[in-house]
Amino acid sequence: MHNKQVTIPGWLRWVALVAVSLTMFGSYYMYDSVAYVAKDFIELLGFSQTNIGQLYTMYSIAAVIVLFFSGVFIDKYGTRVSMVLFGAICSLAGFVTAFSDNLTIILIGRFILGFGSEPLIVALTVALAKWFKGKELGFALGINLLIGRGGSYFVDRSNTWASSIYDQGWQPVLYLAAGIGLLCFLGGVIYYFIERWTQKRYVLGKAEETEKLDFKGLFKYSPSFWYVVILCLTFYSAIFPFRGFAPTFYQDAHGVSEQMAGKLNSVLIMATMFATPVIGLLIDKIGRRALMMFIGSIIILPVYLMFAYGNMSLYIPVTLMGISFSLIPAVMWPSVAYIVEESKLGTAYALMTLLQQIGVAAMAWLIGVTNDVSGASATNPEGYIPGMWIFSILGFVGLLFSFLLRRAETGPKGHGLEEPSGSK
Ligand SMILES: C[C@H](NC(=O)[C@@H](N)CCCCN)C(=O)O
Repeated sequence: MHNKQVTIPGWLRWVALVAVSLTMFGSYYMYDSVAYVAKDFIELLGFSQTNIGQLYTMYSIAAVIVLFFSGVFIDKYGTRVSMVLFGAICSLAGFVTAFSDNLTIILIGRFILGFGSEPLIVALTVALAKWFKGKELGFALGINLLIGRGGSYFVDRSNTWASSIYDQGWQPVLYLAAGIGLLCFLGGVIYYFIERWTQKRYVLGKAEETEKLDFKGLFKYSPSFWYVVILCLTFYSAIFPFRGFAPTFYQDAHGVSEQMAGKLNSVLIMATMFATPVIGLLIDKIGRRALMMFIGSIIILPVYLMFAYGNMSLYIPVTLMGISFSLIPAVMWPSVAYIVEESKLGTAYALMTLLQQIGVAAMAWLIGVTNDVSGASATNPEGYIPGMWIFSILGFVGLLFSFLLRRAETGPKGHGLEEPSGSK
């Protein structure tokens, strides 16, 4: 077909967004699903807390490895092939994780998930850039994250809406996750046909950059970029591993039921699902990005010590964490586009995600070991306190770097982080 139309109908772009977001939903659901069988793993299969941490560490190690070449792969084979391939790897991971009670097999399942999920997220970001660049890209990415976090919310509430499956033990719960994880493949296949159909009829934009790594330019980034990257590392290392241990921690240390533990985790996610896009819109209007990251870092600082020592309702620290988990990601990821020139943006995001995953891998393992060494359990809830201190120290380092960022950005060499959108 020779005469391709230039303007893609709006509805088609939103249909593509839904297909892409289905994969994100499935991937986030599977990532968080193991947190809800962790207690069974410990009590029925004899796994240690270190092993629970390793479930997340394996995901992150695979992510670090695959991020080195996924950008080049996506460039070469295109987004639609990449979405199907990485979506299929994610879906496979769910079944590998579920089918055996052998720790090594379960860890291999988590490795496969990381190997599929993180390049899938890169591929879908590139795909959305093709459809929405020059239109509503920020909003589309916000909706995509909202739907992805919907997957986290859905799994947090699964011991309520799928209580009959939970009654049958850990394996049906993981098969349920694997079933929902099929959305990764399904969404990828739907997206494949949408993109192919569209490319025959319309001029579909080409995303300029994929997230591939080019170490040559590494040392040319400004100090502000590194402050953001360190904040990203410390922040997510204090959030993702905590969420992994949280259901067991809430039950062991605070005596809440399994359902209540899921509800507490879900409140955190629900808050972020709606606050993140709203904060994104607000920040576009008022700027003050470095200030917002600094405020987000202050808010999260006391949270883990409240969990460790406080007698207040658990909703208080959970809500504070929810505010921080909305504020920092909503501001941090778009801020990179102000600091780094467009031609290096792909590398910058890949590098940031890679270091984030190294932090998450190390911290998930460290917290598990710490919990084991200090004998954390329902009969020894104090054993969780050292882990909470480690999270707090991370929070303090994050606060320090958000302060340095704010100082740099209010000085003469600022990159416009504190200005509204469009005034850069
Ligand atoms: C945007 C950010 N996502 C990530 O950091 C992903 N690299 C890892 C997602 C892991 C599964 N929840 C976020 O979710 O805030």
